Amino acid sequence: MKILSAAQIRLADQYTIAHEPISSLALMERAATQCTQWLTARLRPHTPVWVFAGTGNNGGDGLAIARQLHGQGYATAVFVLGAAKYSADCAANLTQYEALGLSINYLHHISDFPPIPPNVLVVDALFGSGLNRPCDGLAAALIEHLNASRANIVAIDLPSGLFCEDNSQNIDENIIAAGHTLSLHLPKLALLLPDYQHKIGQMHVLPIGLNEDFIKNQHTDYQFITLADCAAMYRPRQQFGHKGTYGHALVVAGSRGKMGAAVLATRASLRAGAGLVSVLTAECGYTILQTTAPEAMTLLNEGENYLQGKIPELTAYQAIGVGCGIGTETETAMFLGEILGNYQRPMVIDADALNVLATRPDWHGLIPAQSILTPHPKEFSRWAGRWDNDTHKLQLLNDLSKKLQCHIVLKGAYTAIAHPNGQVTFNSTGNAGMATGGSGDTLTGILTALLAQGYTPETASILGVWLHGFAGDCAAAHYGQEALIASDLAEFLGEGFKALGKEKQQNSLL
Ligand SMILES: NC(=O)C1=CN([C@@H]2O[C@H](COP(=O)(O)OP(=O)(O)OC[C@H]3O[C@@H](n4cnc5c(N)ncnc54)[C@H](OP(=O)(O)O)[C@@H]3O)[C@@H](O)[C@H]2O)[C@@H](O)CC1
Ligand SMILES: [K+]
Repeated sequence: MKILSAAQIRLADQYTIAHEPISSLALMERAATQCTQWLTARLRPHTPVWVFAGTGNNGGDGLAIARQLHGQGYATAVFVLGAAKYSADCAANLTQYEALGLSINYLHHISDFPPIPPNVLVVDALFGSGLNRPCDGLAAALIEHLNASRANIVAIDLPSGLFCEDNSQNIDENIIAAGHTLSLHLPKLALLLPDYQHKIGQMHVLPIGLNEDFIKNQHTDYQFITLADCAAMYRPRQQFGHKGTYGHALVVAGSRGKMGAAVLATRASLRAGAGLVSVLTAECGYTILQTTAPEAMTLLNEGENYLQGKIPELTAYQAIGVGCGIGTETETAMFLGEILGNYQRPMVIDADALNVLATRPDWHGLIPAQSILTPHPKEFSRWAGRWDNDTHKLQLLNDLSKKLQCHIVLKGAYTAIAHPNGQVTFNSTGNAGMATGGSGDTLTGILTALLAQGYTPETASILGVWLHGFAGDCAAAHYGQEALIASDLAEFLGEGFKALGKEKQQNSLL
């Protein structure tokens, strides 16, 4: 799914109106209907709904929602920013609301703001994608007033005051803090970045029937990856496939006290479909690996507690995943350098391998092009330095990806994957339960297995991150987010592959 800019969304709106064809007022009604349906599926029957509407089409959406909710028996109240001029569709909705004999409260001064009881649901329809400057004056005061209430806030399209893309110059207090944001048709870039998560709450993308052909032809550097996107990339097992068909993955992981990382990565590689998995670990991990991952072959290393010394022959492996729990001892760093110097295919580089490499820029040239690096923000900062805000961070991510010619998976909510061609993919799966030790080791195992199976590094990075999050969502549904532990992720990977298979089959029915 594409992530378009505010300007492109406006064009998609216009194109849909002209080519469907549909009147702009009917398109607004369609958008409002989607929001109303989302709300009524969750609202308690007696919850009053107070809609705060602005002067443009976001306000028009809010007014149409209020009218529709009133029609379904909900107690609604409408408050509109007083202005000399309203957009045509907003004005039409003001008229329609009043035509039902309902009154509209116009807000001209702070003294007009109503006290907000905690039991009401506030619908924020002040500003959407048409915001053209940071909020100030009466609008900013109203936003602060709403934020200070204890009411639940549902934002239509965007939390009012938040720009679609760049918020680096925005003022935090003057942005609505919503519990839920209903993004119309497509997600917006700002909704996927951590800086403003306290303003967005949970994001939900509601389809409103914008013209898909037009969207398909728009250029954007940002994608939001969905089940349908991943199903198109997924290659089901072949009937006549054998273990050689699906590649041999090598997991280089573990040291004394961190052998769990090797176990998690290895088990994830096995569950993610590699034909064969070998694990190269320190001597002290031999029995552990043979016991916990009997399907994998364990290679011996001369290091008792951590990897060191001579590296094995690497040509047999279609992919290598290196770094989970290896530590940063000098001998291990040298061992890592040997691996990098002797392996030319794209590999997966994680955790301690990233930490070692962050301190050795002279080795960056050894990283095979198209490799996948999987830092969490702290690891990324060791490579890229500090960032001022998320816009700056995205820039640094792109710069590093281009410089190394590697795919960089910046882990977090809506994990961002920067590709060397300048594209950034945001993931749609996963949950806060996955913020637990070992979750990253599992991802490394998955990515290594996908590379071994012959997926391109770009596809492997996207599919692997999606599968990891999907498994996390299944595990959270089963155990609850707090109780989720990293070993659960591998156990639920099969659900992800099944979902991909089902989606793919549905799309290819004869
Ligand atoms: N995409 C789609 O397909 C569809 C989109 N739809 C909806 O349309 C929304 C976009 O509508 P929009 O373009 O009318 O802009 P919107 O966000 O209502 O605000 C613009 C108004 O606010 C004003 N203004 C701006 N900044 C300000 C500030 N800081 N402080 C004060 N005022 C400020 C600006 O006036 P100005 O003062 O600049 O003259 C203007 O009047 C979109 O988010 C979605 O909800 C659906 O209806 C149907 C399908
Ligand atoms: K809004």
